[in-house]
Amino acid sequence: MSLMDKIKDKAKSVRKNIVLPEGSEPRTIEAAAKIIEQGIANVILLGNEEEIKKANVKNVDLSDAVIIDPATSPKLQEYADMFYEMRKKKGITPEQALETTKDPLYYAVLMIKANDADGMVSGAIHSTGDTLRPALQVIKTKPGVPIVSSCFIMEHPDSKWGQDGVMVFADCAVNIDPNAEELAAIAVASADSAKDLAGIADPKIAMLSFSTKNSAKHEKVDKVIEATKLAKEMAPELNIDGELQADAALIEAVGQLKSPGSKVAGHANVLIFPDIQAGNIGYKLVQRLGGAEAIGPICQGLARPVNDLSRGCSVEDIVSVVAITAVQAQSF
Ligand SMILES: CC(C)(COP(=O)(O)OP(=O)(O)OC[C@H]1O[C@@H](n2cnc3c(N)ncnc32)[C@H](O)[C@@H]1OP(=O)(O)O)[C@@H](O)C(=O)NCCC(=O)NCCS
Ligand SMILES: CC(=O)OP(=O)(O)O
Repeated sequence: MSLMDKIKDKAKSVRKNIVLPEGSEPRTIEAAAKIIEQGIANVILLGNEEEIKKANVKNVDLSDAVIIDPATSPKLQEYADMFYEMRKKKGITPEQALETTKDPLYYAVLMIKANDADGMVSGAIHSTGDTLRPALQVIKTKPGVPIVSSCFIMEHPDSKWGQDGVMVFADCAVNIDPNAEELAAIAVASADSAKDLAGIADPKIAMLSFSTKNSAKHEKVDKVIEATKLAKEMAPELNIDGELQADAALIEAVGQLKSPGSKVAGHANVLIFPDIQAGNIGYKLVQRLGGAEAIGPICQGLARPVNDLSRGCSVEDIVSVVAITAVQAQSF
């Protein structure tokens, strides 16, 4: 059974309410119908019913989806009041709060905040920034977690990589240029995602760089060295090594040559990229040239589950991310 099939089975057993704010987007409509048909989650589609019909997706049965138009919803004022209370210190007026709440992305996170939904998935037509900003403002970070970050579960057809082809890559989508403390927090959060979502029992975390163990000297290398030290202090029980080049992280012979005795080098199953440029380019190359399935970006550290999609996502990608969101919702 593939990892995604296991995650879908878990989602079916908890049957959470997942809100999809891009309700009139054709791939989202098709995914909603599949999610309902397969019993992966209950679906709330946001949008105007006429626009959803106009999207003209043939042969989909949305009779069991809840469809809500934020602009005319009886809950609009209640959510707007909640948003105003949360954001008035930032200078917004009640009128601005009402207008913002009509935006489906804000309405969706306010539904979660009000316990009217368990999680949200968006990003098929919105950028990551537009998808995550409402969640960062309304849902916020879990207590004790310094930052929200993201990871991808990468499922490669060749089982020699990671654990039976499964690896975790981070942060490829949220934090643009994390400092050493933030990079350490991303590594620790990614180890949790590896265990809880990707089924990687023994995460081996490589802190990636263009240098292995001081082979190059640069402030960008120093950041990764410092992040490795901090991550080890934050989670001494984890197997973390750095700084490592990608070949040292993945290939046993190179790893043992460049970082002799390391338990991670040559066996890494969690790759922590030094910044979003490396991470976003890296995951897309492994996906498109390497033929891996890229599931995510999955948010780590939010107080309730909200997940993004790549705008290049397929219907099946949306189904997968909804299943992951439902499984994450189980632990809140
Ligand atoms: C995620 C992102 C949009 C947040 O930045 P932003 O929109 O400029 O948001 P701001 O800095 O104005 O912050 C908005 C709120 O989110 C909080 N926030 C921002 N980043 C955060 C993080 N990583 N963790 C926790 N909170 C965060 C801020 O503290 C702020 O809270 P407040 O308004 O209650 O004070 C930004 O980091 C970003 O654009 N990342 C790259 C996304 C991207 O293009 N990815 C590539 C494709 S996947
Ligand atoms: C994760 C990501 O890169 O998203 P997009 O392709 O939508 O920019």
